[in-house]
Amino acid sequence: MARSDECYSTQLIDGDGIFNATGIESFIKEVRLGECGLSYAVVSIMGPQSSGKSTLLNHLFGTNFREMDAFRGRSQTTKGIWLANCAGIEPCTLVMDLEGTDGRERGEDDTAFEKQSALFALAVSDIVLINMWCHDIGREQAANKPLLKTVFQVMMRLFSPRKTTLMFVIRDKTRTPLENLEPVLREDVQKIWDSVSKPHAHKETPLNEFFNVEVVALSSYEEKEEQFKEQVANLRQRFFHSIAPGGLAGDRRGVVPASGFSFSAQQIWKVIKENKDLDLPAHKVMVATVRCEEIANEKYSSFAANEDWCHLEEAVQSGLIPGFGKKLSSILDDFLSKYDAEAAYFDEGVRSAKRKQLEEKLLQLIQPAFQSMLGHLRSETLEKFKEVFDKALNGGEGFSSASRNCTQFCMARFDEGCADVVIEQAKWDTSKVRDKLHRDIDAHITSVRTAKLAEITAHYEAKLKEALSGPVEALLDGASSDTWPAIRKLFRRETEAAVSGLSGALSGFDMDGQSKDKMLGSIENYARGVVEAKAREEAGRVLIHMKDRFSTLFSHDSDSMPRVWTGKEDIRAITKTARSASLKLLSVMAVIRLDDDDNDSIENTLSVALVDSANATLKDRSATTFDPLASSTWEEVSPAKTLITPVQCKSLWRQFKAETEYSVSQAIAAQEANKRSNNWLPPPWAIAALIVLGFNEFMTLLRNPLYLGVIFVAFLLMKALWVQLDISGEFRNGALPGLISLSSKFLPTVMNLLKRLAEEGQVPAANDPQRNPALASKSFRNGVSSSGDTSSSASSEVTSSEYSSNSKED
Ligand SMILES: Nc1nc2c(ncn2[C@@H]2O[C@H](COP(=O)(O)OP(=O)(O)OP(=O)(O)O)[C@@H](O)[C@H]2O)c(=O)[nH]1
Repeated sequence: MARSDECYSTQLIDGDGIFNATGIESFIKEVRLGECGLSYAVVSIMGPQSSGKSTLLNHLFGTNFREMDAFRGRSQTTKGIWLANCAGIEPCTLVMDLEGTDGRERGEDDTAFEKQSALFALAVSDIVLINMWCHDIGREQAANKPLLKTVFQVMMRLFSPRKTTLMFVIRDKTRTPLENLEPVLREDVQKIWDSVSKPHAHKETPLNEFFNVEVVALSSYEEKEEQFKEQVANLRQRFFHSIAPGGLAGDRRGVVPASGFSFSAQQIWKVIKENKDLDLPAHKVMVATVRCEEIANEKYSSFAANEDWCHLEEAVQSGLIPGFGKKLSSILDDFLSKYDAEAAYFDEGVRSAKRKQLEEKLLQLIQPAFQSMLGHLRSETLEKFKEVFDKALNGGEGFSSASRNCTQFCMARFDEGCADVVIEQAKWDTSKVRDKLHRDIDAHITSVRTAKLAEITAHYEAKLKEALSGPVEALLDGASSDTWPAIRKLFRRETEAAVSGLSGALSGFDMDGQSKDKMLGSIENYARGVVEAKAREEAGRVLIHMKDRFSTLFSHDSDSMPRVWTGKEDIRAITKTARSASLKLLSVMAVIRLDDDDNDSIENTLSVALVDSANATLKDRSATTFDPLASSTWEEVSPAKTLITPVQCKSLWRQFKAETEYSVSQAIAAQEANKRSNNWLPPPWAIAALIVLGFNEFMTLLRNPLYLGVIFVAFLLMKALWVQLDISGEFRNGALPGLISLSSKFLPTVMNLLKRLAEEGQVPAANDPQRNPALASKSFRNGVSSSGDTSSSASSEVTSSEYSSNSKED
């Protein structure tokens, strides 16, 4: 590429028709043509070889095209097509110097370089200078005739030709004024136009529809150089603002933006070389498509590598970025604006389509970052919701109001965050993420609500259990006619308190009536369950309770003092009282009587069946064959409320009686022994007879000092024995009565033991408390003669557990 001062030139197409793409690229960069948009003009010159074309251009536009050396003769100088920029003319004007047209070297067919370059010049240029000798005007054999013919012919190969300015530059003008020359020239041109065969559509089309014809005449450069230069300077003025309305340039219909010039020229030359017709509008669209795409791709790549964007893309991984949407929108805007600026002069349809594509691609690139931001925003808002919701609940706000307020607050916060994240150009829908957040919040509310309700329910259940369990146990333990009314009262009071408490606690939950009633109903059922479970538990130990009660009443007097069997007590009556109290306990524990209408005659039935029938004579008993306890259900009580079935009552009673019988017999034995010990002195007549009959022996003893000594020693021994027994507290009525009492108490016991041991020896039932008094005495917890023992308890528990399982089966 040649350069002189501000002027650059390059060979656009060489003599062999090869397009110099590299050369033109660097030429365009040098002259900064890309920045010109549509503000540039292309001027080309055609004409016979060595007709001073290069000389004219160099003078007219300040270019540096090679000129023929005047001393070398008239031979071809310019090969192919050369391109240069014009220094000092506004707008930027590109000048093309074409190879001469009448050279002997070229042929005449369509592929002839002459025709191809003429067509190229017409397609690319706004102004075409036709250089011609003055003496050729009006001449039949003028050198410019074939050239003009060529121009008009190739013109037809443009589908919709642009209106180009054809400026005829008459060289070496003679003295004939231009006013005279011009009509002749125009006539010549018209004749040539008429003679050219045209397509049907343009048969009648006048010449001026395709061309602005201008004519200028210049003096000879060689002979009148000064005049030539002056005229050229004048002519130069006409090229200023050539593209303005009314300027020298044509209609510029096919003009492409300056940044597309290189590509456009290359494509046009390619089409011409392939000997195809040129559709300039389509070409314009094609150039726009390619160039806009190039610009868009370039913008996309530079956006992807943009430092600000890369920084945002990286930062978005770690969390929310304040002002994300604005920052990204501004970067996007910047790149799209750059695209707009560069593609501004290309076909609008193509430009917009490519802009849209670029925008879509850019948005596609940034969408993951946007989605990440939304994800961060969603999870951050959810966390915030959990925090404020927790705070509100802990602060005592009602559940429903807290959930409503916190949801509103957090959704508003999310919307605000969305506005900060949203990218202006994208208009992406955030409603799905919003809905997801709403769903997450709702799910959290539901789970917290479930947990809270469970917590409240558990709290009231625990309270109920504590309030009912112990008192019910105590009430059942002291079973009496008032037990179940008292339990009912307790149950009602505690249930009502729990229901009212729970109802108050639920008021903050905005529950529908049905759910609330269900929960209140379930707490009521729970309370009932606690009472029933406790009753079942106590009923499982009814035998122990019965024995406890029997023992308490049997072994203690009305002042709760341990009873001493002196012999005055009515053991039968005491036993009867203690048994009927135990029977009462059994009847109380037999069924659950939690409802007001739970009235039954179980106590009566039990009394009749178990006590009265036992007291009845054998005859009475045989008279009635019906046993009211021979049933597994109580007639007037539903099985669900049954704790001990009639048949179980019977069996329990039998066991109870058997296990308490020994205590009674022990009491009777103790009473008998006591009675005997209180009557140790012989009758008074025996004492009188003893004194009268034994008076002499008594006196003999008193008079004999040896006997007296023996008696004294015996007295001392007796006295010592007395003191010893007095210390042990066993007897306080003197040594003799003590000894007698001792013997009267121990002897029967020792005799009994010996007798029973003898029986045991015959029947091997060492572990049977019924047969083994020693064990039996142990088996009776809190019994009169011995204290409770684990084996007896175990026995009772076994019985109880057997019974319990029976109860459950019921
Ligand atoms: N008679 C005459 N000769 C001129 C004029 N201008 C230039 N010349 C001479 O014509 C010769 C050819 O000049 P160029 O400017 O090289 O002509 P060209 O048309 O560019 O030649 P090619 O590029 O080979 O077609 C030179 O010797 C010039 O001195 C002119 O106005 N009148």
